[in-house]
Amino acid sequence: MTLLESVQSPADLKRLEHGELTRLADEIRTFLVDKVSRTGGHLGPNLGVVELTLAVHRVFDSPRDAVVFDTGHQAYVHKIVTGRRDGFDGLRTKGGLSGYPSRAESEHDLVENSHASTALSYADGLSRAFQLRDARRHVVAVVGDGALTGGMCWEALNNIAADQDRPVVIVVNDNGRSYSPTIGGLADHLAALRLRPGYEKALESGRRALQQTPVVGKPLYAALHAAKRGIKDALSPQIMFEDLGLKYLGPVDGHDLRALEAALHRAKAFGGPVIVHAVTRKGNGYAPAENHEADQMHATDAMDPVTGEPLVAKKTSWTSVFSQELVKLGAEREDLVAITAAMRGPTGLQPFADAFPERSFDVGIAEQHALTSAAGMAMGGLHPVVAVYATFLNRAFDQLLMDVALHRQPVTVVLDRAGITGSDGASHNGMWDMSILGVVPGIRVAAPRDAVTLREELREAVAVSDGPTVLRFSKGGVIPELPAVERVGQVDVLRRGESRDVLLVAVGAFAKLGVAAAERLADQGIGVTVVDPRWVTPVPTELVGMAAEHRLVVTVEDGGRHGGFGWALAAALRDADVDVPLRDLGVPQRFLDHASRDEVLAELGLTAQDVARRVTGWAAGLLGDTSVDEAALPAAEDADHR
Ligand SMILES: Cc1ncc(C[n+]2csc(CCOP(=O)(O)OP(=O)(O)O)c2C)c(N)n1
Ligand SMILES: CC(=O)[C@@H](O)[C@H](O)COP(=O)(O)O
Ligand SMILES: [Mg+2]
Repeated sequence: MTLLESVQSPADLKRLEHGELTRLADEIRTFLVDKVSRTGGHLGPNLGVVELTLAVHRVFDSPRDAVVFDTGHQAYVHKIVTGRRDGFDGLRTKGGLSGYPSRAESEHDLVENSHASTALSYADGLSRAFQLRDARRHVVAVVGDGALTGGMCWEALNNIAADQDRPVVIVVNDNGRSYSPTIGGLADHLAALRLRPGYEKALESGRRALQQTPVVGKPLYAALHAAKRGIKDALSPQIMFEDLGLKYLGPVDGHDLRALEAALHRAKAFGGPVIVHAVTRKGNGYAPAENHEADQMHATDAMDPVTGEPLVAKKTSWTSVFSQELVKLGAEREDLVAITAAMRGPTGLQPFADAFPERSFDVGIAEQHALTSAAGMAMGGLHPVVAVYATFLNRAFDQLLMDVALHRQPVTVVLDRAGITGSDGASHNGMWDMSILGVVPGIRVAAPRDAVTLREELREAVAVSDGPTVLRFSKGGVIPELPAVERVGQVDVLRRGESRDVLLVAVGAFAKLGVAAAERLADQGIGVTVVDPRWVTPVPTELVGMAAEHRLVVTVEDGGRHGGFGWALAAALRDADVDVPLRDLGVPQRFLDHASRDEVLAELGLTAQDVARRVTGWAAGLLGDTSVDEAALPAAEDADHR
């Protein structure tokens, strides 16, 4: 039996000697590369926290002590040592292990939300609860240097530091990177600390030497200890944390188990808020990750475990089309600037940064700041393009509403990963953006259906000078072109119905799905006109006229039904007294378990076949004159919704 097979719980870890722990760490790294190279996942971050996670679980007593991981993408080792090693063949797959902590999987897991910079707020809350309910329980929050650039962390630190009696241990996992090197003053501060390795060791050995010196030793130590503050001022800049009221321990080598355990034992014994600054390396122990320039394999697809090369060539993505067009626009418009929240690579802004470095800004994992800073840039005469994943816009809603829209500032927000993303689980699906954007006065939201309309609508968006514009598109391979047969006003007609039974309004990438469903329905004698609104907010007025010419309106969107496009169109029809039945298809108001995008869409009935079935049923019921044998509908197609 390997050591890895012998560890089913943290208790098993505590029985191991240090030599065994070093072997176990090696076995875990081999295991991670073997498994994640098959399934894909966050290989780099997890290779970087092997020793750190082992040390936390040896010093503290999860689940009695609460262990919280910020963002949660670095919790694979935590899962391995809490009895879930056997689940890694199904990592991030339907019914398999989640790629993030999961309360349903284990009592050791607390936070499932993969949005960064929340761990310290949970730690504040948990420690307040323990203070009232069971003061012997500790809270340990593992937070990355990237996550620390998020504002919530500082709101939490302000609260944690206010109470010196709450035993909150904050383990800063400092690998110097989010995807790319972490930016900002804090990052520089941490880097400065990293550059003073062994600060604690120096103090420790000095203390020991003085205390063993007869007669003068102890008083001299006492004097020096009192002067330590001055020494710290002079010798190391962690005074920032201590000025905040947080004891600081570190920097500690985050791959040295003994050093980590010693620091964590000191932190545990301290009994108040304390930072343990662990210096780690993303991808540690696996050369293809350590040497992966862009992001040290932050998030990888299935790959060759030896070379680290992807096994499947990437299709042309929505992101790459956006990226290329933005560079062209940047050459045409000197007022155009690009803002990322620590995701320059994944959101396609790197080429723009390469071409126009002085017009490219990385604000850290700080979407709220990104939006309001963009409002400031716009007030200063620029046209910012802020690129974020759709789900992360949730965090910056108030800034978009009250800092950008209220002041009618020309900011373009580009939402990548809009719609169902799937394998990253519930908090990553871009399913809320159209619902929340629908309430923003003066905003304009576009949902391109293919590469051609993405380029077109991006240009239309940055041409708007009197308010915010938004573009939203899916994860993955882009539809090269889905041509329109006609453009009515700003609405593209993709297919004219043989009769005017149904107007099918398909939003964004679902245009292809809409056309496929219409073809199926035509075979059943149901005439379906398919249109792409292009700009979904405000609802195009042309749609009201088109609806009035049909007997049934159906909308389909890769976004939440509640407050989504379908609901907005229904309201527009009501306001115009157009009394045509409307049925809306979209993502239900549920947190969706992880699975592939196609599996989730199939589960939700958002496939061409399912849409055709639903419309058939409605047509039969509402239109009365179409008796269709649903069983006669052709078999399910390959689930290609892109
Ligand atoms: C609010 C939010 N914005 C962006 C992301 C995307 N994201 C996931 S992990 C990550 C980098 C995290 O860096 P760090 O906290 O240093 O952890 P590391 O991966 O380096 O261990 C980012 C930007 C996110 N999860 N949440
Ligand atoms: C943890 C996190 O938020 C990101 O790493 C995310 O998992 C990346 O998603 P994509 O793989 O879609 O870029
Ligand atoms: Mg980091």
